[in-house]
Parts: sequence; C-alpha cells; structure tokens
Amino acid sequence: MLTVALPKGELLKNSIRLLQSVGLDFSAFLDSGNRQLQILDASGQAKGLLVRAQDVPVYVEYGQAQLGIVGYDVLREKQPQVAHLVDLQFGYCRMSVAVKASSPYKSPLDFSPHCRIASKYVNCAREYFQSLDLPVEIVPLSGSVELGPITGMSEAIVDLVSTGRTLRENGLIELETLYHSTARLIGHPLSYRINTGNLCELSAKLREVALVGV
Ligand SMILES: Nc1ncnc2c1ncn2[C@@H]1O[C@H](COP(=O)(O)OP(=O)(O)OP(=O)(O)O)[C@@H](O)[C@H]1O
Ligand SMILES: O=P(O)(O)OC[C@H]1O[C@H](OP(=O)(O)OP(=O)(O)O)[C@H](O)[C@@H]1O
Repeated sequence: MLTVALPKGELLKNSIRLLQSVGLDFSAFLDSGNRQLQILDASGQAKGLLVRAQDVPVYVEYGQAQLGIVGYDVLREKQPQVAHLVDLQFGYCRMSVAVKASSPYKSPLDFSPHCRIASKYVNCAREYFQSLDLPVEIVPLSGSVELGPITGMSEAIVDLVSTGRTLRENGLIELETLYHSTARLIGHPLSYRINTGNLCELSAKLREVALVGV
C-alpha cells in the first residue's frame, strides 16, 4: 500500500484537496477533534501520515512514505535525497532578505561583513551571503524571526514572505529575493523507479491536476 506524507500547517488544506481530486481522501486530518497522525484514505487504497512540514522529506527519504508534499524552500534548505516529481503550483511564497524600514540599507551588499542575520533557513542564508562574499554571522531561530531586527539582535533576516503582511506589520521591508517557492510532490527514488503501488501513474495524474489548478 502506498503511503503519503502530508505537511501540517499552511500547505495541508490544498494538499488534501489535490489528493481528493485523484480519489484519495485524507480530509479526516482536517477534523479538529481528530488527533490521529496516521489514517487510511476513505477508499482504503493509501495511508496518510500527518507530519511537520520540515519532516516530510525525512519520511520520504527513509522510504516510510513513497510520496510527500513539501515546500521547495524546505528542499532547498535540507537537500534531501528524494525525487522531485511535480511543481504543485500552490503554497506560493518567496525567500527574502529583509531589514527594518528605518535602516539605511538599500541592498544586502551594504551590510557590514560581520553583521548578524537571523533565520530559520540557515543553509539558504549562508549560501546566499557566501555568494556575496560577506562573512556574516547567521543566527539560527525557529520562528518569529522578524523579532531579530526589531529587538536589535540582528541587522536583517532571511525568511519566507507570502502576502508581505508580517513584514509590514512589524516595520520591515524586503531588500532582495533569494528564490521563489511553491509546494512540490516528492517521491522515494527507488519506489518511483520500480513503480510501487502505481506511483508513476498517480504522480502523472497529480501533475495533470496541478497544471489545471487545485
Ligand atoms: N505565509 C505563507 N504563505 C504561503 N505559504 C507559506 C507561508 N509560510 C510558509 N509557507 C509554505 O508552507 C510551508 C509550511 O509552512 P508552515 O508555516 O505551515 O510550517 P513551518 O513554519 O515550516 O512549520 P512549523 O510550524 O512546524 O515550524 C513552508 O515550507 C512554505 O513552503
Ligand atoms: O508574508 P506573510 O503572508 O505575512 O507570511 C510570512 C510569514 O509566514 C511565515 O511564518 P509562519 O506563519 O510559518 O510562522 P513562524 O514565524 O513561526 O515561522 C514566515 O516565516 C513569515 O513570518
């Protein structure tokens, strides 16, 4: 039986809607009274695992799930050994460098070489500043990174921006976009090669649905 790792949080509703369109119903994960982390889809064809977004590639890499849905940002940050199957076209956001609107910076190139940058995405941030030849100090945080510049702990942040509302409401502005992100369908490479549970056909169907829009 096929197992699919679904991300808790921002991408869950659209992921469930997408899978419903190919006959897999994991909508029980949306019931607030349900605390189950593993369920069978209503037709009994597949199993769903409800995991933290960052952990989706871990289950797929280790083969406990043959398919998973995760943001491109997580794939960039963690570089897991998984097959990148489909750009699902939802969950749009971008990875950006932001600073206090009142700061003098017009570009990340204006930062002093040893300034501090707060981020949840330390590898993406490090790679970006290395490409600029700026040996900044990356301060790892787990959330609410906008507080870095607000409290004066860091000069800037590298974080996801979607509507831009969080930046605006905290007096920050974007200086530069590192890359754009959408939700991706990923697969366990060996399972895909040997077509476990008709994985290839399911992935092709999901590609068609994603092109039309969930
Ligand atoms: N504001 C947003 N709008 C749209 N998509 C977003 C937004 N924030 C994050 N995403 C996308 O959704 C994914 C999951 O984000 P979410 O905020 O649900 O989890 P997280 O903050 O990574 O996880 P956790 O809460 O477990 O630490 C991200 O990896 C990104 O691809
Ligand atoms: O541009 P916006 O639409 O305002 O969205 C951006 C916010 O969404 C994400 O935070 P999340 O909700 O995941 O919380 P976190 O700070 O705990 O990571 C991201 O880290 C920003 O803070």
